[in-house]
Amino acid sequence: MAPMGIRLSPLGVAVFCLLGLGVIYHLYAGVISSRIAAFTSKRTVNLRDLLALSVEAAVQGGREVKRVREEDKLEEKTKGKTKEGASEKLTQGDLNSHRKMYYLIKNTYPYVQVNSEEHDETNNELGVWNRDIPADILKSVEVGRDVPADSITIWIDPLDATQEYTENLLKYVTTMVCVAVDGKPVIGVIHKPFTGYTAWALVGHGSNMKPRTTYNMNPPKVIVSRSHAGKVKGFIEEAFGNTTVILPAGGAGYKVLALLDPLDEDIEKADVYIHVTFIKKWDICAGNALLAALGGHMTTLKGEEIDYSGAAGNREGLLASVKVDHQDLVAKLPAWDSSDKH
Ligand SMILES: Nc1ncnc2c1ncn2[C@@H]1O[C@H](COP(=O)(O)O)[C@@H](OP(=O)(O)O)[C@H]1O
Ligand SMILES: [Mg+2]
Ligand SMILES: [Mg+2]
Ligand SMILES: [Mg+2]
Repeated sequence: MAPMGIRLSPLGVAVFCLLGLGVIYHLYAGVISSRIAAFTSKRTVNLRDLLALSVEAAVQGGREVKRVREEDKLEEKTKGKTKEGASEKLTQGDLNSHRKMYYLIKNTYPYVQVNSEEHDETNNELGVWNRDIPADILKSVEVGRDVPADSITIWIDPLDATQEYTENLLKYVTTMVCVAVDGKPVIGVIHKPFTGYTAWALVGHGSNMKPRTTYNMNPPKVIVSRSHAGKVKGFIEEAFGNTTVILPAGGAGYKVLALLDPLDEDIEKADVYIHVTFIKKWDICAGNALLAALGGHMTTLKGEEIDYSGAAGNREGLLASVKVDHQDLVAKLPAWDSSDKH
């Protein structure tokens, strides 16, 4: 009740309150934002948890990839063309898998950066991770390191080898998750939906994969892209000679598995993986993490490490190997200039 008969207008009171809040915000904005920043930067994520979640996401996405193929509901579209003019395909397998994988991770860790090859903001999935850690991970990784949430970038490829998926060449198809910390690949998961095979690694802790006992370098058997090859044949022959065996195969995930010793008999064996055209970080990060965990390397064709933060593109080519002198391989390659080739 206002004294002495003065009537307060509700609008006036509201305006007064808003002005008051504005003054308080102006005076304390710095304090408020630094408190929020302190709160978010204190968040950490455990890498063993993130490895188990990555495996679960790859498996759940893989189920969608398999189901769409079995029900023959690909609804194939094209997203555009690569710089070399190849059609970039998109199917319901890519999209359904993206929704499962992306939201499983995002619903569990909403404050972590997740970069997927595909996008679909309209159909959120409600799935949350059940926090189960598979026995083989518990056995290899006793305690996972906690890392600040804002140092993490997750790359997901909901369906690698979409081209081959549309051609029913299913052994090449994988789903992949990669976790980079400060731009370095530390967790890699490559899952094969049609055989149920899953390869995982946490750098510095372990992996369910191992390299083969021997690799031939005189000359090496080189695995390359079958649908985005560019001028890779001439490049390899210049490096290792005209008798080099070149093995064309689909999928960047598949080609990394071909360098290792997988129990899955559906995977061929190669000594080196080379790619000369443009490629994105969701295609290569998981393979890079697996190789790094096993003492191998995935670098640009100049032998430089790839930074898995920031923009998605890598236009410097790829050289992947394990158990051999990687810099020795780099030295054998012809001079590389991405600008004059692509
Ligand atoms: N020149 C290029 N431009 C864009 N993407 C490329 C590319 N070369 C390869 N890729 C992508 O890298 C993955 C492996 O390619 P490849 O089978 O030719 O080795 C595929 O991923 P997706 O199937 O996830 O799109 C493919 O689209
Ligand atoms: Mg694609
Ligand atoms: Mg891919
Ligand atoms: Mg893909």
